[in-house]
Amino acid sequence: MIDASHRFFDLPEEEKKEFQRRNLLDPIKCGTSFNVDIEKVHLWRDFLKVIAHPEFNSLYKPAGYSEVSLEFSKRTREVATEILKGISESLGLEADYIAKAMNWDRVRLQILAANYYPVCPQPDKAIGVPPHTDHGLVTLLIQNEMGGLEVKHKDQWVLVNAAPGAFVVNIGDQMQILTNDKYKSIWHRAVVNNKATRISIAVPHGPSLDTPALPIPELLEREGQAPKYIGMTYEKFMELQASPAAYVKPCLDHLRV
Ligand SMILES: O=C(O)CCC(=O)C(=O)O
Ligand SMILES: [Fe+2]
Repeated sequence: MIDASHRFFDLPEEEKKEFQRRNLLDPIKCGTSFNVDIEKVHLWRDFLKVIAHPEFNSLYKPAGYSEVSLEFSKRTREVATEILKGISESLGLEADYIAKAMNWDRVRLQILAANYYPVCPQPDKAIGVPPHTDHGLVTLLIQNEMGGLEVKHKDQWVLVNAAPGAFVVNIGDQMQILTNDKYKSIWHRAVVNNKATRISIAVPHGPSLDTPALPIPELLEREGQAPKYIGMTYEKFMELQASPAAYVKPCLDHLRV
C-alpha cells in the first residue's frame, strides 16, 4: 500500500491534476497541505484521499494501485471491526453494540488517506500535519521507515516508535462522544525530517455519514452520568472539522453540553 501510494505521488504533476478537488467528500482527491482556501500557513505534505467504503473507488493509475487498495481496505476493515468489538466488550456491552449503533456493517465510511512528506531542508520551521484529533471512531495508521508521528502524552509530544509493519490505532472523536469521554480521542501531529521522504497511510473508520454519534444510553445509566455531547451527523462533524470554526476551538468543544 505504501509502495503503491508512493508511485502515485511520483506521477508527474500534470498527471495528478485530474484528481485535484476541493470538496470534503469527493470520492478521490489529491492535493497539498489541508485546506488551501482558508489556511494561513501551508503544511509540508501532499495527500491522496480515496473513499474505500461504502463504495470502493478505483484509481486507475499508477498500475496496481486499485488492486492493492481493494485488498488493503477489506483487510483493514476487518481489523477495525475486531477493535470495535474489543472496545464494546471493554465497556461491558455486547461485542457488536457499537457496530450496530453506528450502522457499521452496511454503510460505515472508510477513507484511505495517504500522506506524502518530502524531505524538508528546515524541519524545525515546518510541520507535516498540525496537532489534531481524527474525526472518526478508530484510525489505523501505517508509515514507512521514516517515523514522524507524535502523540500528546501528559502535555508533551512523544514520538511514536511503532514496530516496523505495525498499525498504530488512534481513537477518534466519534468514539469519545459515544463513550462519553471514557475513550478519549488522541491529539497527534506529524513532524517532517531532512533525511528522506516519509509516507503514512491513515485509514479512518467512521459511522455512516448520516448517523449522529451520541453517548451510549446504557453506559450513562450504569455510570449515573449525564450526556456530555449533543448529537451531530458524522457528515456535519467532518464539515465542521474542515471549516474555520475548527481553528477557533477543537471540534468536540462545539458539541459539548
Ligand atoms: O502522518 C502521520 O503520521 C499522521 C497523519 C494524520 O494524522 C492524519 O492523516 O490524520
Ligand atoms: Fe490524524
